[in-house]
Amino acid sequence: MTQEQWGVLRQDLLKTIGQNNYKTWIEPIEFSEVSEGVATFHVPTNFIGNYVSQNYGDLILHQLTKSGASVQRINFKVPANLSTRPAASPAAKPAAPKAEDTRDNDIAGAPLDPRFTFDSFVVGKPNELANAAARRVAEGGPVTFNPLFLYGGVGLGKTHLMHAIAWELQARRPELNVLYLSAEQFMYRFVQALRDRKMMDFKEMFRSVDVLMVDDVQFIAGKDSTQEEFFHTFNALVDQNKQIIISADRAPGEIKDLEDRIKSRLQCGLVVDLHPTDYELRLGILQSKVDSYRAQYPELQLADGVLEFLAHRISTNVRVLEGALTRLFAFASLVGREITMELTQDCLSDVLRASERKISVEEIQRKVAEHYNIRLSDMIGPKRVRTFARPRQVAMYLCKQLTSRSLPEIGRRFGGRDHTTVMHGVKRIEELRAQDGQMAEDLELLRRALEA
Ligand SMILES: Nc1ncnc2c1ncn2[C@@H]1O[C@H](COP(=O)(O)OP(=O)(O)OP(=O)(O)O)[C@@H](O)[C@H]1O
Repeated sequence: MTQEQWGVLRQDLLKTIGQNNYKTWIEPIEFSEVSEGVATFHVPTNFIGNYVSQNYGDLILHQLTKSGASVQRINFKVPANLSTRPAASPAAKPAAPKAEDTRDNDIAGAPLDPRFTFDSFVVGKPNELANAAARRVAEGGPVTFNPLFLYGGVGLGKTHLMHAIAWELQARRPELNVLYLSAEQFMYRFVQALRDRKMMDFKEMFRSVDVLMVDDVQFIAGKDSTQEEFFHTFNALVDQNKQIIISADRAPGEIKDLEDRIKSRLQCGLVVDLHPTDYELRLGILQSKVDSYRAQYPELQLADGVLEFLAHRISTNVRVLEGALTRLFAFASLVGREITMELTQDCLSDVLRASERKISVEEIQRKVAEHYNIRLSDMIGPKRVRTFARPRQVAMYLCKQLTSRSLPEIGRRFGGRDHTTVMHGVKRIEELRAQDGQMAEDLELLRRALEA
């Protein structure tokens, strides 16, 4: 096959998979050669190679054979001289910082997802602080807080933000040695170094980075020697004033089986939490996804109210939300129908059922009353003293967050109060949550207890 034939084939792919996918996945790959029935393509990162292979491999192979090429298999390879070439990923122009392609001769990090950039990260109240902190670090200026510790529940965008920082740093400060990897990979590298008796190399390698990013650090809890090594690496980098960015699924103090000295080290910098998404953020994410789908599915019609419905009903995590939308678009495109409320309910019945809110207003009232040590009757009753009013507002806030009840309905369940009283209560708690660490902690504890 020649480069010209590949050019024609790419155009066919563009028509089949849509401009968005094409730009993200096909544009960055280059045809190299066909040898003994194997077509080899060069890719900027292993991540892109794996993704294309899994998602478009069959399609490419099919097109190749259709165009007469004698190919039985396709292969994606990161060329050895990659570091001198910029990667062609959509928003992130530069090559992935220390991606897997450098495994043999340098520090191996994890591949970065080209979709995870600041541009594609939708900001709302629950994640605005985390986003601002991430952006500050991504500027690559003097280190002001070390480490930056990002934490939050499953699928709330920790990895997305970490990758966004790495991409941005690489674009702004290409001379920096940025290393992103998961805590699991850190452990794997450490064990390998021990086994191969290359601890000196390992130490040297990790101490030579300018920015170290470790995702899902809770993974090393309970793994004593990995923790020990992590601690030394951490200290060495902090001493050299090198930026460290860590993510975890909970706050440093709450990670069980993590040594106290590590916990306190992790708390030294800026600890920010990604709160569970609220309705507005979910809607924003859905809208931005739909915008990015437009090019891929130009013919698709989306009825009013569908996104609002999804944002309201699927509150588990962003990954589930995204998955639901992807499925909905693919399904509608397949059957060639408008995305109506009916089609949505048909297509996503399992997801909707699974995320059906099971928490009741009564449960919330009971839990909150218990937490603040007041009687249920006082929570619902008319007394307006602070001792009862604050827990009442907390309970109203949680009802708004965790149930699908409307404000008037919530008001009715709280001794027939007006919906404006509920609205005021919810707003007050939102303000307190942002200003008062104790309140934020109480809310998180209650939410977890209720969702458990
Ligand atoms: N605010 C956001 N804007 C756009 N996309 C988001 C946002 N938050 C999360 N996502 C998307 O949701 C998915 C899950 O996010 P991510 O993998 O970063 O979550 P995580 O917090 O690292 O989860 P886990 O705890 O499972 O590691 C990703 O596809 C990500 O792009």
